[in-house]
Amino acid sequence: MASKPPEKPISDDNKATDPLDDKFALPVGAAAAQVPSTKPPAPEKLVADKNAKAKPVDDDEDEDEDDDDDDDEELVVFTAREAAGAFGTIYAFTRPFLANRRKMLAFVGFGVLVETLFNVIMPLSLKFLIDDALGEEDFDALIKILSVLAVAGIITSIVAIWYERWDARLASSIISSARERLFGHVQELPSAYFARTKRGETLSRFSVDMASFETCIKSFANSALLPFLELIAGILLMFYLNWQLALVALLIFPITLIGPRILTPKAVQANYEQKQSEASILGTIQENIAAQAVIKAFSLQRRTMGWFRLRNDDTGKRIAAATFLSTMVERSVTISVLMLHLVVLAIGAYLATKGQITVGTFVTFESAFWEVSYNIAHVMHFIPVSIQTAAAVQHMNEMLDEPTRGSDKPNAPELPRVENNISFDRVTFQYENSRAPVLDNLSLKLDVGKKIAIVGPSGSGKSTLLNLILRLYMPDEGKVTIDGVDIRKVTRESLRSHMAVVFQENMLFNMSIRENIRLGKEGATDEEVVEAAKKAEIHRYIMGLPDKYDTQVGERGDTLSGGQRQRIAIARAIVRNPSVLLLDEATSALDQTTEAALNATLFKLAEGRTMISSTHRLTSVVEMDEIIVISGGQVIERGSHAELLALGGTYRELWDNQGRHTADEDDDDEEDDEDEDDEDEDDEE
Ligand SMILES: Nc1ncnc2c1ncn2[C@@H]1O[C@H](COP(=O)(O)OP(=O)(O)OP(=O)(O)O)[C@@H](O)[C@H]1O
Repeated sequence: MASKPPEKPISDDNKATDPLDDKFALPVGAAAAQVPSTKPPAPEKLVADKNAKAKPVDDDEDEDEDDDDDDDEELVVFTAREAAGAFGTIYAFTRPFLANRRKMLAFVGFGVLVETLFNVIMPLSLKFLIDDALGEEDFDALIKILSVLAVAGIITSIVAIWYERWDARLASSIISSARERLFGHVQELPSAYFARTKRGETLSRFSVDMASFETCIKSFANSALLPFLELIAGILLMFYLNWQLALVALLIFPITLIGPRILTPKAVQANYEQKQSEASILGTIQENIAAQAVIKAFSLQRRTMGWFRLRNDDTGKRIAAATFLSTMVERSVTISVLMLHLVVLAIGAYLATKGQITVGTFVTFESAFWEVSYNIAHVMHFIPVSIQTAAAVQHMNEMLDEPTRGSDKPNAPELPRVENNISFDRVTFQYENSRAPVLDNLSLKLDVGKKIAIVGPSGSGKSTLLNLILRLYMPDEGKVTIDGVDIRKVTRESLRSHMAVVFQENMLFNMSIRENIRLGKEGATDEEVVEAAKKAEIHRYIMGLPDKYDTQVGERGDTLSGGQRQRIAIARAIVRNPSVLLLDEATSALDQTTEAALNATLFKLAEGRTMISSTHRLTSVVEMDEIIVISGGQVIERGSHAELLALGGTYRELWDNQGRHTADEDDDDEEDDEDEDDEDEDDEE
């Protein structure tokens, strides 16, 4: 029939598609049932999940308790899923996407059944052709048989074209939904996940793993379901023709499963290791691309090439092992089927020569046996695909099992506009995997309407304070309150709606300047966007661009200078009209002139709001209403610039140190200027 499974290995076949049906898990599942026992990271992973939970991340304590219960459930489900094997893993992953696609599933299922039926009628017609028409020289019978075949062939071809179309739609919609599920989950992951996970690790789920899943889903109908149904139908036909011969053939058939049984666990393990290795290499590439400036500046190309080669070679070896073992699973089947066929041919021919079966029965039995062998080989061909996909699905599930941020408490109220203060009440906080708390029983009250700077030595926890105000992380002990309300108890959305943050590195998206600013407030009008840009003092620059506000900023805003990027980020923050403006080293990466200009802008914008700025550039905090100095997890000094200088403590020390650096830099600058002047003069001479 037109859509007979292709001869080449299915792993290379991107044609065709279909639903997953657990009825057909047997051959695939039998081979892949070893997945759980050989999957190395399962126990550690579960422990890791537990540890992640043990730490409250963007969630509150009550919810954490509930989550711990959920963890136990997860553990049971995970183990059961493992026991169900690789096919079970794929099916469980896919099942949610099948729920509202029953019509498509039914159409594809019907089409496959019709095709299976035709593929039984075909060999069966041989028996009647040989025994009734050709043997008896009955021309009428011959016409009848050929007519039935022609009509059945035409109908089946039409049905096949029709269901292939549904199959393609079904597969593509399942793949889209799966990708959306992954992406949706990533949106809900807490900051802690992104801090500890390499970007390449996350990306590989969308590239390598999703590609495996896609191949499996797209080839399922033609390469697994259809051959499996034809296999069953072929066996029934063999029994219909001669049950004794069928029984003999069937009894020796299990030898075809010996190879897969031995080799599949090894193939599963090798494929899992390949996936891990590919994810790690993606991480290396990702890091390398991001660090190109440093690599060039330090001439690290040779060394980075060396690191890459090491990983690439390792990945190459794992791919070779996984590919060889996977193909050996199929090869062992084809070899044993060939042996088996010789045996059946010999017995059949013997019975026919002895007159115990007709020639028509012998030929049809042979044909049915070929059909069965052919379809067994095809079902077995699908095993490497399912093995690879099961490993990919496990890899995707690892990310999907990562706990999300947790939802707000039921009926959590909205946080009203911030009126009085933001307080840290005996807050202790430690990052996952870090040795000591960053904040240790810290108490601090920040009055609204003020411009407040948070300073301190590097790593003292300045950014961490801002993260806690934003509820990106939750305190291990104590609480952060706004106007006396614990921020865990209000909705996250309302908390953040009163705040806007400008980071040191502000991600601009590859879209127009207008859209980048509008990200600060959904539905902001063009006028609001322009107003914000004016306040951020970037409007005139934008109007000088050929496409003005519609100018595309390029990937990560690469077409703009650092200062321009920051001003757009400030406009994005301002369009929210926040009552609290948080600055996390917002101007520290800029040169002193740009920094001074931006600080002047920010000071103007801070009027009527609360501005909390974490910075290590002390020149930018001199004008602040209050400066908080933190060190060793505690607030050690607070006051105005003048007060803290007079105090002669840590702030004074930091100020003096920075003053010396600045003076040195200024001297250098002056020397450079002089050198340049000399060069200019030389040039002139
Ligand atoms: N996501 C994280 N996971 C683990 N440790 C972290 C994480 N973020 C920060 N840390 C650690 O917590 C400590 C405080 O970090 P934080 O960024 O708050 O300091 P900071 O005062 O803002 O530093 P800097 O002035 O250098 O920016 C540092 O030791 C840092 O290494």
